[in-house]
Amino acid sequence: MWRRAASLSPLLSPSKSSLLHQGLCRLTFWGAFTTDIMHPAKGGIASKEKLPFITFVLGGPGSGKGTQCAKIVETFGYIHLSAGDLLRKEIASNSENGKGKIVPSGITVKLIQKEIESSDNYKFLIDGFPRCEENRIAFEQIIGMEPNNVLFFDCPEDEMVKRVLSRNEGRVDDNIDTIKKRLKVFSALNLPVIKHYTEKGKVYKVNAVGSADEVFEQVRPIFTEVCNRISAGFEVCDYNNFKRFWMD
Ligand SMILES: Nc1ncnc2c1ncn2[C@@H]1O[C@H](COP(=O)(O)OP(=O)(O)O)[C@@H](O)[C@H]1O
Ligand SMILES: O=c1ccn([C@@H]2O[C@H](COP(=O)(O)OP(=O)(O)O)[C@@H](O)[C@H]2O)c(=O)[nH]1
Ligand SMILES: [Mg+2]
Repeated sequence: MWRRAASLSPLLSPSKSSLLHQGLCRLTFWGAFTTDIMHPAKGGIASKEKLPFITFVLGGPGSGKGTQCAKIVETFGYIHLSAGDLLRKEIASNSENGKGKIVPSGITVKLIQKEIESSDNYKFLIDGFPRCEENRIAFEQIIGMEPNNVLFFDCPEDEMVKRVLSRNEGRVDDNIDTIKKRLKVFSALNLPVIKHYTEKGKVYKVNAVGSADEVFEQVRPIFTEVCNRISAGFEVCDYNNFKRFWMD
């Protein structure tokens, strides 16, 4: 069963230099009461009809993030951004960013930002990111906001190992040695990020054991509730957040 730690209140990060700030400064007092942002400066995230509604999808390697994201896309019309896929594409394109070195957070965030800015949707699943505190902080500084919520697939290690070893996607990192390293990274670096958002009441924790359809039956009511809150106008624009953000 899934549970959410506390009520959700998407807080915009107070950092004034953020992209959103440049855009939102144009927000009129009246605009703060509506769910649609006035069309501010050209380009950038804030020039879209609405603020991006962002869900981080986290969990260990093989916990089922990609599989469940595909089902959420199909059922609820989100855009699925897999940070791992974006990085693999970079490496394949042999760009400066991907030549075998460990990509710094800022570059991963910019890959994600580019996808958000070029999409005509405003609901995004960011799959497999952030993977550490440094990732999380870079996202907040560059994008200028926190995620609206976080979906965490909780899966026992032996089940994750079994699934990754039978995942025949031709990935060079799907072997027993690398999976063990990735599991160590997950518990050392990813779990503190999940703890951070749990303390902010933003995490929906889902038991990832069971068939993909059984797991999705836990995911479905979460997104039904979230979609209801978005259409009620609460999630995309919370006046108090904007007032604090706008008046500071
Ligand atoms: N609930 C499940 N039960 C069994 N196998 C699953 C389940 N969910 C996903 N898989 C399979 O396990 C592998 C890893 O799933 P994936 O969605 O890629 O996980 P992640 O993106 O978290 O690494 C894939 O081969 C996928 O088909
Ligand atoms: O923001 C990210 C996302 C992924 N990765 C790297 O890309 C690999 C594959 O990530 P992906 O999410 O595709 O793996 P999965 O959890 O789906 O097996 C990870 O092990 C990381 O080493 C990274 O460095 N930063
Ligand atoms: Mg994946």
